[in-house]
Amino acid sequence: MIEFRSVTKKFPDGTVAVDDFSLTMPSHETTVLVGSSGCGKTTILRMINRMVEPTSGQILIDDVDVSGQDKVGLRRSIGYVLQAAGLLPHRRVVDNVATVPMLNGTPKKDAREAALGLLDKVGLDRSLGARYPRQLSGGQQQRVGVARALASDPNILLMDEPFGAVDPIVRADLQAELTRLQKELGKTIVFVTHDIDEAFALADQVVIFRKGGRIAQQGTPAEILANPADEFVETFIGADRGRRRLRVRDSTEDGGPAGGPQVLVDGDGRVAGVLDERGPTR
Ligand SMILES: Nc1ncnc2c1ncn2[C@@H]1O[C@H](COP(=O)(O)OP(=O)(O)OP(=O)(O)O)[C@@H](O)[C@H]1O
Repeated sequence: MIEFRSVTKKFPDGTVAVDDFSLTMPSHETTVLVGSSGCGKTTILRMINRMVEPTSGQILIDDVDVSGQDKVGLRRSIGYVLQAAGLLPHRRVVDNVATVPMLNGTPKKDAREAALGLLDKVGLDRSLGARYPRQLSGGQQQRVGVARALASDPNILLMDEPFGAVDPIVRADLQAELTRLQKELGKTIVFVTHDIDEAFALADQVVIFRKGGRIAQQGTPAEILANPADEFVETFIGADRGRRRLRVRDSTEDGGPAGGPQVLVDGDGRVAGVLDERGPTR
């Protein structure tokens, strides 16, 4: 798991991007950080792999402080997916995916073979491996970005607005693909987005930030939807606009046995989560 303990980041120009931030991101789960521009989400993400160093506080991965770890080794051991996919334009797709394993000493032939397998995994035809990134659509490039991040088989995947630049239909496809992959792989994913619907679609844990980088609420999608902490969260999740009239759909409505899990659905019939019998916690 990843743990932030009272982390503050003040940039040299005096900007405090993150102020006394504490959070646990559990192993094998997807934590989605969501909030308006400038609230410090990217800075938080980049402190996990030491692309940004905190001014104070600690970040631990499985109880080990990252500040004592070799930066290069740490970065290569953590997958990172960016909005623009961040692919190397002059290298073929297959070589983009194979880059990190090769840097880690995997022979080229093996790394390429594994890269082709990863293209399968993210739903791309192997023949696209021979192309250059500019010869792919935006959605395909994002899939390559995900394949590349998975190439060194990291336990942790950091994803910074990875699907922000593609159209809504492709975006929904990519979200579904990530959900499928995550079921299979069980990585610890930290995902940054502006889009609350994307957050609810992907997250085990959602962390909503208010302006200034403070946590407004954290919890499962169902907990937040059922019990928004305050007016800010209500507005942010659209509850005030009637988009989120939630109701419990009993398992028997789906033809399931009586007494199965109760599913929470919104006004459009979209599944928002499963009702926890222990009740919402904050
Ligand atoms: N290198 C830097 N020097 C000074 N200020 C910075 C630097 N990087 C980020 N900031 C500032 O820190 C704050 C948080 O930035 P950050 O990129 O973490 O926000 P964000 O929530 O990810 O925003 P967005 O959603 O727009 O990407 C912003 O006010 C930003 O201007």
